[in-house]
Formats: sequence, C-alpha cells, structure tokens
Amino acid sequence: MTTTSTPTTFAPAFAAHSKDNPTRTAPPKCTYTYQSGFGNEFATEAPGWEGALPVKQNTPQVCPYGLYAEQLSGSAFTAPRGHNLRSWLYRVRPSVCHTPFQRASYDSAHMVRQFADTECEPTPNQLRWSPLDLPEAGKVPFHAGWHTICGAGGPETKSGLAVHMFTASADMVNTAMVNADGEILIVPQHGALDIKTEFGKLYVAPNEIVVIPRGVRFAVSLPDGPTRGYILEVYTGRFELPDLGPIGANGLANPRDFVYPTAWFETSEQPIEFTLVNKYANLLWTAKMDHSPFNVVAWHGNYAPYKYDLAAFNAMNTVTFDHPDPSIFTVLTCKSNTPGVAIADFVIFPPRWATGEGTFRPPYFHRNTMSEFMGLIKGAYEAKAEGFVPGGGSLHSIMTPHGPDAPTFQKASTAPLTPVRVADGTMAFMFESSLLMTVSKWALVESNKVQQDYWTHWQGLKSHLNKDNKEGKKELLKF
Ligand SMILES: O=C(O)Cc1cc(O)ccc1O
Ligand SMILES: [Fe+2]
Repeated sequence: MTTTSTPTTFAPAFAAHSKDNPTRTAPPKCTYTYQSGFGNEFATEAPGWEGALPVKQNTPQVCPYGLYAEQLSGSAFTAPRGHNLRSWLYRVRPSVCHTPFQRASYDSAHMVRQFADTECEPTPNQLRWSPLDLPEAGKVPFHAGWHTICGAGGPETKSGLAVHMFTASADMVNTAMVNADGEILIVPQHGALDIKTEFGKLYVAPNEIVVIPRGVRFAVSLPDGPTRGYILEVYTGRFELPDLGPIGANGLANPRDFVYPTAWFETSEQPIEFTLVNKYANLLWTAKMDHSPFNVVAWHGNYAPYKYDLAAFNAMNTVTFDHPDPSIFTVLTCKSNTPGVAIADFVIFPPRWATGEGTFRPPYFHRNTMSEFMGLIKGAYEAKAEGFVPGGGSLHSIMTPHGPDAPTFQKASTAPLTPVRVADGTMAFMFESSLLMTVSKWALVESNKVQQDYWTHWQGLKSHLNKDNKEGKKELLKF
C-alpha cells in the first residue's frame, strides 16, 4: 500500500494584479500548496498528519507518529545568526538508509569535473551558442542531461561557480538526485519541470526559476515532454536577495514572491527499488534505497528549495536619462567575501518601459571586469538584432568587448525617444561572475553549437566621426 499526502490548490498571491499588468499573469498548472517569503522560518506538516512537528523541541526521545528527526545544515553550525541555515526534517526513515555510493556507470551528458585545461579552455573571445537540441522523448532523465558550458573554481574548495545547460526528455522514475557540490538555480527555457523534493513539490514553468540548496534530494518529471534550460551552480555560499541601498525597502524581487513547498511525502509498506544519484566532487555516484527519499512528513526551518516567477520582478530604471548598469535588474546574488563583488549574480532583462531622454537606450558598448554569461528564455534581446535566440547562450568574459550589434546601434541611434515598451514578451537573463570562467571543450567544439560568425555582427560599426556634428545630431549620422 502506498501512502501519499495530497496537495491542495494554490491561489497565487499575485493573481489579483494580472488584470492590470499584462506582464504579471499566474503561472500555468500551479496546483501545489506553497508558503511564501524569502528565507523565512517555515513550519509545515503534510495534510492529515497534524502534530507531526514536535512541540517546543527538535529531538524528542520519540517523535510524533514514530518519525525520525534529522537536521539538514546549509551553513556551519557556528555561522552568525543572520547567515545560519538549517531545517529539521521529520521522516519515515532517516536519509542514511542507503547502500554505499559507487561511481555511476554513466556520467551526466557532458558535465565537467574540473575547470582545468584538460576539460576546459580559457578564451578572451566573444562566444555565442545556438540552442541545444532536445533529446528524443523518453531517453534522457534530468540527472543525466547536464552540459557544463563554463565555470571557475570547484567543489573541493567550495569556491566558484559553474554554468550548465540541461536537456532532458524522460521522467526520473524511482530516482532522486542530490548535489553535494553546491546550490543550483535552474532556469527552465522550454517545458515545465514538476519537481518532487524532500520538502514537498514545486511546479516550475518557463519564466520561473527554482533554487535547490546543496544537499536537498529532488526528482524531476517533465509534464510538457522534452525540456531544456540553464543551471547556475554556486560552489561558494548561496543565493540571497541583493541589498537595495537607496532604492529603499521594496522593489526588484520582493521577498513575498518567493514560494516554498509544503510538506508532502510518499511511502510504501513493500520495499521498492530506488536509486539515489549524488553529484559529489563533480562526479556522479549512485546508491540504492528500498524506499523513496521523499518521506518527510513535516519540516521546519529556513533551509529549503524555493521558486520565483520572474514576472513578479519590480524593475527600476531611469526616468531621466542614461542607461543604468544592469545590476538594477539583479534577482538573486551569491556574494564573495569582498563587499559588492559577486561570485554570481542572477540578473534579468524583463519587459518594461524605456523612457530615457536624449539617451542611447539599448545596452552600451563596454568591457567589464566581470564575466557575463547570457541566456534567453523567450522573445528577442534588446541588444541583438539576430542570432541570440531562445535556448541559446553567450559568454563575454573578463574585459571582452561587447555591446549592441550594428543593426541595433543604427536603429537605436535614430529612433524617436518617446516612452516605449521594451522587451515585451521577452525574458533574457545574465549569470554575471567576478571570476574568469574557462569554457568546456564540449561547449567550444564538440557541441557544434558555437556560432563562428558571432564576431562579425559588430564589424559593421563604422566610423561616424564628423567635425560638423559637435551637437551629436542623429540626422548627421551616415548609415
Ligand atoms: O552585455 C549585455 O548585454 C548585458 C548588459 C546589459 C546592460 O543593459 C548593460 C550592461 C550589460 O553588460
Ligand atoms: Fe555586457
């Protein structure tokens, strides 16, 4: 006999706004119950199992309903209170009930073990990739479909990051994945992800993101069939909301729009065959279990997976002049030890109004001490007329020059400067890092997805030097 707890319907907190704001519609098929608030101390019991959380203590001699108490620590025990992360899980069997891990007989499609010159290469060139092909239906489960694009550092020293693209076409059946190496932020681009976790279920559609903290077991099913997306993995620390500085107490990604699962579990009286896939030291290991690891009847704490709808982002921008730096669009950041310098920022370019007066409105030409990996969920990115397509990617590494392509420069230099909607129907994003990311040889060569002509898209930017155009008049530009 199988026991499962049933989720109830979730009414999205932001549904009321969607009538007036076309960018803010409820995600589809959102049927799970969630709790909201970034980094809150949550407490949840599966429906029908009220009282499963012990009262006033974490480790009673015998837990309610005969459950096992288990702590999952996401920070050192001694981390300062504001950074201390842990949850208490009350489960049918403790997570230690599994056979010893063995190196998996397969690896994830093209996952990089080390960002060393055997598997990766540095390059100062502008890089752009066409989208990865979707695998044939039923062939590739999520845990086997990671393709590392670039990264720096590694899990051994808990420092740095990796950027992966994933493709998947099969449900993870009686299989769970856990990443001991770091926290992952998943950006589905094509097809939704229905995710079981030890903490409950999350349904994540394109234009939403999900963060799975280090050590949390999860399994991905694909309700829309073959899927594709991006993964930002941080070996250092974890994702936090950025400080808002002079913006004030509200704006950008608001804490209440981050939602966390409610307790849900599955258990069976008869033993089952279950496989646990552990990404440990950027290698895959497997162990067997005779039960589902999704057996947490109740949990409380502040260390749990969560999701966020990018349409809920409250963008800030100029209402006078000039193009601000893209840090105004930071959704989440993983800080380094240097104040203001990120291991990784997750930044989006959402639909919004452009109002800048006397301003060249698209992204400016620039060279940056940070590395910029970009992806596109849907639509067309404002700095690129063609070639950067949904599911594709680009990398502009440390001090690699880039900016609008020649057609975009021409259009934006001559456009009337009325207030206009930009990026309608679009969601581009950036994984920005202070580190120099080397690029996997698979991404550079074997994938066959690098657009060899990318550099040529800027070569039409000819000189407009004109002694008679001291005032910078668009009419005097000769295209
Ligand atoms: O390179 C890019 O397209 C990303 C980007 C956008 C922007 O508005 C300003 C700077 C920047 O790097
Ligand atoms: Fe840039």
